[in-house]
This record gives sequence, structure tokens and C-alpha cells, in this order.
Amino acid sequence: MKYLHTMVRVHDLDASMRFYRDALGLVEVKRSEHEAGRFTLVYLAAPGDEDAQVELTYNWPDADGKAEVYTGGRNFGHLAYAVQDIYAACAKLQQHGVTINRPPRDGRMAFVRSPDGISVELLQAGPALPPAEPWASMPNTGSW
Ligand SMILES: C[C@@H](O)C(=O)SC[C@H](NC(=O)CC[C@H](N)C(=O)O)C(=O)NCC(=O)O
Ligand code: NI
Repeated sequence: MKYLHTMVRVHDLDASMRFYRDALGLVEVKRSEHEAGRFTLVYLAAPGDEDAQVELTYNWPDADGKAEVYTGGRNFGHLAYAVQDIYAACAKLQQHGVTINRPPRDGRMAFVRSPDGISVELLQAGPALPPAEPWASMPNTGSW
């Protein structure tokens, strides 16, 4: 058996691409448009780890132009990625307007949320980094 992907439904595909691709740093691996089912699938992965994907499902708006809004179930926890420099990764996310809900005060772990509230965990690859400001004294934000 081989892990393929985790599927998340997204309300706004452009906003989600700005989060997962531009802010988080994933790369688009493949995309498919499904006219009959009226949805788009976009698969993204970390550079160099193309086999471990997140599948964004975008259900097209209905005849009234309304796209479904998804309220997350407690059964889904988070997506997790290892990063080479958690401070640099969090700074890039902030530069793209993403709130660091759980800052890396310990130089090891941070959490952010996608535009749909999907929780994403970032873990420092290897040993934790030494404490550094502003992260060491940054409080949790929002529902963290
Ligand atoms: C190609 C493979 O990776 C898929 O996951 S396709 C699965 C299929 N997805 C859809 O039909 C997307 C649109 C649908 N309206 C939806 O929101 O799921 C599917 O069977 N989805 C059902 C599911 O529970 O995942
Ligand atoms: Ni799938």
C-alpha cells in the first residue's frame, strides 16, 4: 500500500492556491476539470516529495453563483509538513497574510490554517532551532 493524498474541499480555489502554493510553498502536480460533475481537482505536493499530495476539490458555484462553504468536522485534524527552517517558513506565510495561529516558540512546531480553516502543522526537520524573536514571545492567535 502507498499513501497517495489527503482530499480537502475548498470554497475558493484561487484563495486556496495563494495559501497552499504561494504562502506554504507546495507545487501543483496535476489538475483536472470535471464538467459533468462540475468540479476541479488540484493536486499539490512539497517540492521533492511529489508523491505525498493534498487534493483540493473545488465544487463549482451553482446556477446562483453560490459556492459551498465547508464547516470542518472535529474528526479531521491537520496536514503536516517538515520544513528546513520553521522561522523562515512562518515568515513567508506571514508575508502572504497568513496568521501563525500557533507560533514556533519552541523552534520546532507551528500551526496555521487554510482559508477554509484546515489546520496545517509545520515541524522543524531535525533538531529544534534555538529560540528566536519574534517567535519566542509570540502568543497563540484565534482558536488555538
Ligand atoms: C481522483 C480521486 O483522487 C478522487 O478523489 S475523485 C473522488 C470523487 N470526488 C468528487 O466527486 C469531487 C466532487 C464531489 N462533489 C465532492 O465534493 O466530493 C468522490 O467520490 N468524492 C466523494 C468523497 O467523499 O470524496
Ligand atoms: Ni482522491
